[in-house]
Amino acid sequence: MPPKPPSSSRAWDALNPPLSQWALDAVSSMGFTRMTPVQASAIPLFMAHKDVVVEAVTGSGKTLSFLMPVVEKLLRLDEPLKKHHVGAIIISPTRELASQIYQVLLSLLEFHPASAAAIHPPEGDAPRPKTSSSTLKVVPQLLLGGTTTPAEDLSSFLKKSPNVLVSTPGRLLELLSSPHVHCPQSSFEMLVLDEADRLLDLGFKDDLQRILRYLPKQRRTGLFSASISEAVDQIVRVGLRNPVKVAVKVKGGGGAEDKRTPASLQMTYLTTPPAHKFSILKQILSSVQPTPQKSIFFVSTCSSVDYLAMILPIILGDDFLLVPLHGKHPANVRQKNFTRFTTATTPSILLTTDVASRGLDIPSVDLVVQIDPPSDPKTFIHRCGRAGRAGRRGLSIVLLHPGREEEYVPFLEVRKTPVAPFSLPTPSSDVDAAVATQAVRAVILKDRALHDKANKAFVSWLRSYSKHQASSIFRVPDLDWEALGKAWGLLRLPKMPELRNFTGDKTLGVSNDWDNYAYKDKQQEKRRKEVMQEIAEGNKPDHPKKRPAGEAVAWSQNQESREKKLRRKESKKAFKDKERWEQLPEAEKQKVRETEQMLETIRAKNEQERLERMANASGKAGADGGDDFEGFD
Ligand SMILES: Nc1ncnc2c1ncn2[C@@H]1O[C@H](COP(=O)(O)OP(=O)(O)OP(=O)(O)O)[C@@H](O)[C@H]1O
Repeated sequence: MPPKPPSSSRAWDALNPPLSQWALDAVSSMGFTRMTPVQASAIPLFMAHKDVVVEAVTGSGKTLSFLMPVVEKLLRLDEPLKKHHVGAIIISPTRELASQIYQVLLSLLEFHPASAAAIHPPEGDAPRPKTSSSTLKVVPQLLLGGTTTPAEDLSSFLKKSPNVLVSTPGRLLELLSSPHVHCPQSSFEMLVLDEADRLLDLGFKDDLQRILRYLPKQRRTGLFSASISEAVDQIVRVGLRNPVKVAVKVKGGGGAEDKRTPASLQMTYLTTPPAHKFSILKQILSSVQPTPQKSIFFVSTCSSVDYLAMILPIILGDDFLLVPLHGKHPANVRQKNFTRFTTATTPSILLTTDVASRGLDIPSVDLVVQIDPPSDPKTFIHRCGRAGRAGRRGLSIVLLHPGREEEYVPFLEVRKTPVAPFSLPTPSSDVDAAVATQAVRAVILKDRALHDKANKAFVSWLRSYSKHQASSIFRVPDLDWEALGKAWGLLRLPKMPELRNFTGDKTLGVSNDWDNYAYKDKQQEKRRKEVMQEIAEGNKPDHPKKRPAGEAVAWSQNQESREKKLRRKESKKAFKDKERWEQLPEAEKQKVRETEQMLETIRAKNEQERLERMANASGKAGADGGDDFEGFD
């Protein structure tokens, strides 16, 4: 490990090799008077042709630690990269994080005139700034699943010839498999894995291995994360050569051990009776002073987000804007909701899963509440680290049930992430919890669909609970079912194998007229009544999905109108595409035809490989099938 630089050597102009003048201007304009410790250690090493493995606490400036060397390196080549040759690739596990890295890169390149000119070509007749083809510049491209098609990515690559790619793994793989995209030994400089331990997890293993096959072995590789030491065994898989490890820890102070979380972040836990699981959130929000402007609430599953987005406003009132975000939202909803949260000017809460646990830099987040502790312990510091970034004050609270779950506190201590008790001015009360339950139930009783949603969320939450890696602390048999059912506002406990031996009150004290408990949606209600009728007549009702087309009225009608809408949309798009197509010169048309053909081959190949992978994996899938725990893309 290199010695920690003294703070005097953290001046940007003290770096060796030195930064270019435009880069010094950039950091000074951004208001960064000196480097953070991780930047002072990692930038010179990565620039000096070393492979690096960098671990530093959340919010400590790792992004510039790799962007600066990437950019400086490409701008110091002897000659510009050839057309369609890539010089550097940055991979991140989520779309939101890839977009953020891309935005930081763009803002850096604004200070480099040739790159800025290439990124923003003048519109119409405006004069082009004088840069020749021999001018070195950095042109980045962002690749994300969901927002563009692989064909659009390739076409934009061919048109703009970017030399840096910022991407999530899946989309990158699609682009790299095109024969038009080159990463040759002679010009490929750097590969960066941000949140590297996550990218080295099993879920990304195959994609990553396939990506590496497209890259030259002789390259510089940088791994960055706040929890990279969790992945030491896997690092070898990325083919690093004598990597230098940079580890920046936070001094515990007063003789205490070093910590793995920022000094400006207050790390706490709150022991919460299961029945108070959600009602306590109101008390937390009103006890934190000043009122948190931006908070992030983490839960374990997508269904929980969907359900809680509905019931938390009932409990919290309307002082806070609640914005849901999870990986199963369509790409446009995900983007819209994320922007709604980041741009909100009133107190707001992002209700989310682990899709938002890593890397996101929203400086004004002052409070993080982990309503459900994470299944994977290494996620803990990343979730907390959405607050208290870059020296700002932040507060993190994890909710724990009394009893065995409190063993999570010494468990965290051992992992150098100590948490102190969070104290409320007045203890949480059973009365408040009961009032919250009644208010939620009153809403659920108005529409049976909400009851279905509640059940789905509860079951998915339980499944995720049963998969905690710290399984001796989070144990399903220890759960207090009745209290939890009430906290979730359930009208009865769902049928679950875990409840087979449960002898308590499954009705949760609710007497409901289940036969007349109706769906608000008329078609759905009609279908329910048909099923009831069939049961009354002694017939076993068919599952709607298994019925012959045409019989399942509600579903098929929905389907038909969806298809109609899709056809209308497609024909509109086809009309516009045709217009554009006719205006293209023949040579361009030929290029597009070739590209389409090639994409088709790649798609078929990828699909084949995907099917093979699925066939190989199906034997191992086991209990994970059909779950809605948050994944990354
Ligand atoms: N030298 C600097 N001085 C002051 N602020 C900085 C400096 N470098 C970066 N920052 C700011 O610090 C914040 C956190 O930076 P960044 O997102 O790179 O952290 P990170 O270490 O990658 O965090 P995470 O582990 O959560 O991904 C950003 O808002 C960034 O603008």
